[in-house]
Amino acid sequence: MSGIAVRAHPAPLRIGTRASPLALWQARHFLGVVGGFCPMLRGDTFFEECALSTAGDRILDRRLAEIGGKGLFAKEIHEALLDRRIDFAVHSLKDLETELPAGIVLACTLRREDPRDAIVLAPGGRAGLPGAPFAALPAGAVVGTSSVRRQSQLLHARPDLRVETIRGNVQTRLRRLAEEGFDATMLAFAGLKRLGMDEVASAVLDPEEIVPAAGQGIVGVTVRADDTALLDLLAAVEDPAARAVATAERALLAALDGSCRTPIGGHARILMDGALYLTGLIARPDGSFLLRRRVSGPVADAERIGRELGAALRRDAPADILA
Ligand SMILES: NCc1[nH]cc(CCC(=O)O)c1CC(=O)O
Repeated sequence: MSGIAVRAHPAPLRIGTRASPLALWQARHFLGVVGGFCPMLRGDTFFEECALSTAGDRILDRRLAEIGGKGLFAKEIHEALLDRRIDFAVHSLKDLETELPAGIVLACTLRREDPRDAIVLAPGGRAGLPGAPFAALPAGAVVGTSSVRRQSQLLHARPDLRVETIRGNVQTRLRRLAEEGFDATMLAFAGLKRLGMDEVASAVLDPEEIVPAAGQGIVGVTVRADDTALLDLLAAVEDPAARAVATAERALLAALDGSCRTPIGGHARILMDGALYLTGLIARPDGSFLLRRRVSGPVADAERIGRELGAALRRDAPADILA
């Protein structure tokens, strides 16, 4: 049914992504999911890839927080959608702002890949500190990350560590790790897995202790809000569990309304009894304050659970954090 609807769309359908290897992998993975759902949409006949360079990819010498934050990975892609240069876009959900531009909607979320953060040690590095939080990391280690969320959790647990900025896509960061004197870096395990590099991870961290970014490990697809043919198709390939956890995590993030300088984490999972269990984190970038709180409730209330946990964290965080 949806396959027929989508055939009425002018062909080929143009799929937009960032120009990174991970983004291209995710776009092809998405096409595989669509093809599995609707065999007539398999192959290249109906789709054309359009890799777009975003400000977040081009500006690599500064922290995201300094150059304007998360929207930077998606702005050019939203513009291409609204200008009809592409028909839909495949994103890492964690790089997609919670409030999308008018006329663009999150049409589907795919099944979540592993949402955890991982520690990658530089080749030939020193041994870790047994028993310590982040036990893989040696005493005084220099950790390369440009994420204030990762930085705050590292420094809170291990004040002996030093955090330095490192940017670029996953491959670039792994190369720079070896070349530039870092002892370790922290990356999304999902990205490593998708690129077939999960064996470089020395440790994978419990997401209820070291809280990942909202949406980490989930691929999200955006379309123009009035494109009913594509909305129908994408609703059919949606993973409802990924939608529920993404809704809770993104509602938490939106309620905190932090700048990208505010360390915020959110991680939801669905328990065996069907309840949604949400962990939220807010911290000061230097790790001198860190608040983590957990709540659960019915999956159908994902949005409200996220909003309320966000409001509670906001109430209990010191004023300077969300100033
Ligand atoms: N911020 C960059 C980014 N966006 C998505 C991923 C990994 C894949 C994912 O979380 O879906 C990464 C790399 C990282 O954080 O290490």
